[in-house]
Amino acid sequence: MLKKLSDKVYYMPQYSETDRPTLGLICGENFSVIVDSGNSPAHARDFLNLVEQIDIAPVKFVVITHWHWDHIFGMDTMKLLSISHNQTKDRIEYLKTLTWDDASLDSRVETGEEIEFCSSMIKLEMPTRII
Ligand SMILES: O=c1ccn([C@@H]2O[C@H](COP(=O)(O)O)[C@@H](O)[C@H]2O)c(=O)[nH]1
Repeated sequence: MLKKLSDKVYYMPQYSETDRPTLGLICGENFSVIVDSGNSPAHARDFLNLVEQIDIAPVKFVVITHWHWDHIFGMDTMKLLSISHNQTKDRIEYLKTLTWDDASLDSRVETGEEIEFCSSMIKLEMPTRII
């Protein structure tokens, strides 16, 4: 169930066990906008399923607040035009060059590029993953 903040603003609360952040929905007269795409395809689908249950103008965009994995790994699944700051876009482009299998995550934790918390949450949220 989506939580309703006002007639125009809804959200799905965060779920800390697998580091799923809050996702938002802002509903306009002509179109609606999602805020952040979720930390996995499953997270994005769960949110989209809830959005489909309410009577709102069609969702046209997803606004990405920042580049952290937990806000962007649902982007492909949402299949929406995305809006972000240029620096966020650049960072996402870099993340797309990385591999996300367990060994690659472990290696980036070892070098300090990734933090252990993110690595373990990615493994928990997406035991098998194609990102
Ligand atoms: O280096 C980092 C540090 C944190 N994260 C992720 O960000 C969240 C906390 O910040 P949010 O503003 O809620 O994204 C944390 O749970 C990590 O998943 C990161 O990706 N990289």
